[in-house]
Amino acid sequence: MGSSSELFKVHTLSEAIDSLKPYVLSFYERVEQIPLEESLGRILTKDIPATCAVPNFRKSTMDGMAVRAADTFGASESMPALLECLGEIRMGEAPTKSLGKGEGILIPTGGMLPEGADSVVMVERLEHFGETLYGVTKAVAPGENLIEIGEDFTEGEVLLSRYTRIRAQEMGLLASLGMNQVAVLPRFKVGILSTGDEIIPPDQKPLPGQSRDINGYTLLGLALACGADARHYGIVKDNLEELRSVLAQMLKENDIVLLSGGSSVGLRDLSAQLISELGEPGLLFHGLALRPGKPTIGGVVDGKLIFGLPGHPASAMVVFEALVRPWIDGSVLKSQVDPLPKGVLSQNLYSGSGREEFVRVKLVPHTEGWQVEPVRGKSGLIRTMVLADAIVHIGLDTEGIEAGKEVSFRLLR
Ligand SMILES: Nc1nc2c(c(=O)[nH]1)N[C@H]1C(S)=C(S)[C@@H](COP(=O)(O)OP(=O)(O)OC[C@H]3O[C@@H](n4cnc5c(N)ncnc54)[C@H](O)[C@@H]3O)O[C@H]1N2
Ligand code: MOO
Repeated sequence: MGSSSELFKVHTLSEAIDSLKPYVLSFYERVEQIPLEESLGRILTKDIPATCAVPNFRKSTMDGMAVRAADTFGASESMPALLECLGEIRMGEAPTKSLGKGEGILIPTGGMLPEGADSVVMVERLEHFGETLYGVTKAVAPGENLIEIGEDFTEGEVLLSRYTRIRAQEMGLLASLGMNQVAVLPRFKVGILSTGDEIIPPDQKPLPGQSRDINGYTLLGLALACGADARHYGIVKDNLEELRSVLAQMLKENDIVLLSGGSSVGLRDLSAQLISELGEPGLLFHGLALRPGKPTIGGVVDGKLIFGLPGHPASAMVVFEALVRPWIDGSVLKSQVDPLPKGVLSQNLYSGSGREEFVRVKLVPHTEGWQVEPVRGKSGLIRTMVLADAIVHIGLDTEGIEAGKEVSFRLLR
């Protein structure tokens, strides 16, 4: 359990993530078998080896004639190579004849090449001289217009690694391996709670001093968008007893609990206190060397992750991207980060705050790629997030980035 001196020590983002990891690795040992049709966005729990070669026959990529390339060498419009046609290959069937010297067989795109053939002449380069006599008006090279056995992949190759997030193309690959059931991580259950005496539901009209709940909805949207089974539990006033009972319930029902508001030093310090009271090991950090996101808290309560995100709406979203998303999409377990797109910064970015920063940016199409324009505005303004397309990370040791420099960005999806 964190001692009081530890609680207010500011941690870096990666220290914060590392402090939580040992307690929740069992999250990633769970397995659910699901139909391939339902696997979009889910995370594989195993490496996927190729159990067969694809394709498992030599396949034509053109409508035309399967030939021996050597028979076409030197062919031209004025001097076609003459071939004897043995007939036609039917789609989906293995050829019954093999090809000898000076012979060809008509073949559809996707058809299986016969023994003896090493290439396909497309139909546009064929002339039918009558009966079984055909002319080839342009030579083909061996291997032209066909896909070799195992050209997509060969048996035994590892095609997808554990913790890969399944996109449409992975669904197609799994289908090509005949996998109609897939082993994936269960969807993370995420519970979201907004706190604060001043926060009211969106269907109420705010009195002076009150604000409608924004974070409950942004966090719900972010969690759903990264594949979680997320639920918004509503609003709790700054009342210790009420907060305790709602949090206890949420921890029972979820893998990850997100609170917003009530995380900075001061009278609203109840959630930090509660996290340690609710179970072991309790609060693991209070305060991150992050901008926005300084007052973020995090801990583990009996195997469940719990985060207190800053109340300011843009901050809550940015901290979700930096600290919460990696658990849900499994990227905390990957040693390599996925490559990020890049663009050119339109104006100087100053940092040097002694904290890592995430800057909201707009992406403007440019002659070569993207121009990255910082969105100005306080982190209490939700509209800054609506105007932003992406966030740019400025590392702890970077003082700033000059206009004209290339920067990586993470898209806000
Ligand atoms: N003296 C200091 N004051 C503050 C500091 C600091 O270091 N020293 N940090 C500031 C930063 S940075 C942030 S971020 C906020 C974080 O505050 P809390 O997380 O404790 O949140 P609240 O104080 O409850 O609220 C802050 C702000 O956000 C609004 N809010 C809260 N929840 C919602 C919601 N669900 N939907 C919409 N808006 C919400 C709330 O009304 C406040 O306006 O503290 C700074 N202060
Ligand atoms: O974390 Mo505050 O989040 O910098 O606005």
